[in-house]
Amino acid sequence: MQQTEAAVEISGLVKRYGDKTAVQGLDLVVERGGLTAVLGPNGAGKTSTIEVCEGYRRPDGGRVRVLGLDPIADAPKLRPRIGVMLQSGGVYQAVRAMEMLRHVASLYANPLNADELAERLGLDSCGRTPYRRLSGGQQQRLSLALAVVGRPELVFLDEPTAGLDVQARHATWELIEQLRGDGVTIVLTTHLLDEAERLADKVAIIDSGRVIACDSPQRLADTTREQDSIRFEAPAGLDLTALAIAVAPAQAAEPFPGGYRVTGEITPDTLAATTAWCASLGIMPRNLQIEQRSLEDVFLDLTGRELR
Ligand SMILES: Nc1ncnc2c1ncn2[C@@H]1O[C@H](COP(=O)(O)OP(=O)(O)OP(=O)(O)O)[C@@H](O)[C@H]1O
Repeated sequence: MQQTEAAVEISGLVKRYGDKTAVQGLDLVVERGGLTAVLGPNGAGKTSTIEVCEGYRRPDGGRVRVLGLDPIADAPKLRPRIGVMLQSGGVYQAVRAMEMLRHVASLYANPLNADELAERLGLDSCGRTPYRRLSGGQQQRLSLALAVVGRPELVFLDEPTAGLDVQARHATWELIEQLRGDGVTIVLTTHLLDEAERLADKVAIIDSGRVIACDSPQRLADTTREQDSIRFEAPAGLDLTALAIAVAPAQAAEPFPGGYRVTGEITPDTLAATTAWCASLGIMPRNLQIEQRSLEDVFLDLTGRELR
């Protein structure tokens, strides 16, 4: 059967809790394959949106289709095809880690090898430990393993690396990259921009219950390319007008004595003009740096807020 529909199609989604409207007319399409990172400040509506897609919450308005199906009405058909990693819970407290993983694997037709998966995620040493006695990071890695062991077509991961140590975070990233390489569609919420920059093919930025930007990390950063800058240090009080003429159409400034900044669309010619101007004065610029806009700058521009 050819599958042409998008992995996730959300249009005009509304989700309310009492008087509070957490999601207000949210539109998002996630194509099949690749990883979409959903970013947004606290309380933006990310988890509410994802939980509607997972069938855990009923929408108050709008339309949501996951693999072409209604997450609530078609749950029996959808559940075997998607993997869900919740921020917490969803696991029986007294069951040993490996028993749980092998049990869940046995429910699927073509599961991953549970022992290999546990080893990859560093869970092999705590396989006999009941869930409630696992550390927070181990519980999180087990939740990830449970979400992916059935070889789902689509996985929802809610902050999969929050609170993990560096080693566990890298193991998690490698597993996610492998899943993506295997053609699994991944939707991931995160507060970590480096995670989004490293993993995402597409980033959806959500603020106040709406998607305010959605594109590849590179294209999002490029939309504000005119804000890139070259910074360098040189003797204070050089002729800024001459520097501005040399680097035009970029602008030149000396925000503090001896600290120079060329701002605008920074091209190879702008850089060459800057260093040629220094050379014409017989000056060696110190600490010369090209600063490109990161996803973090874009996020700050769009939402006016830091991620946390
Ligand atoms: N069960 C609930 N009852 C009442 N209000 C809720 C409930 N769940 C979420 N909210 C509120 O809805 C808004 C959106 O919450 P949501 O958890 O979807 O945001 P989020 O973007 O995932 O936030 P975070 O980054 O903090 O996880 C918040 O103001 C939150 O307080």
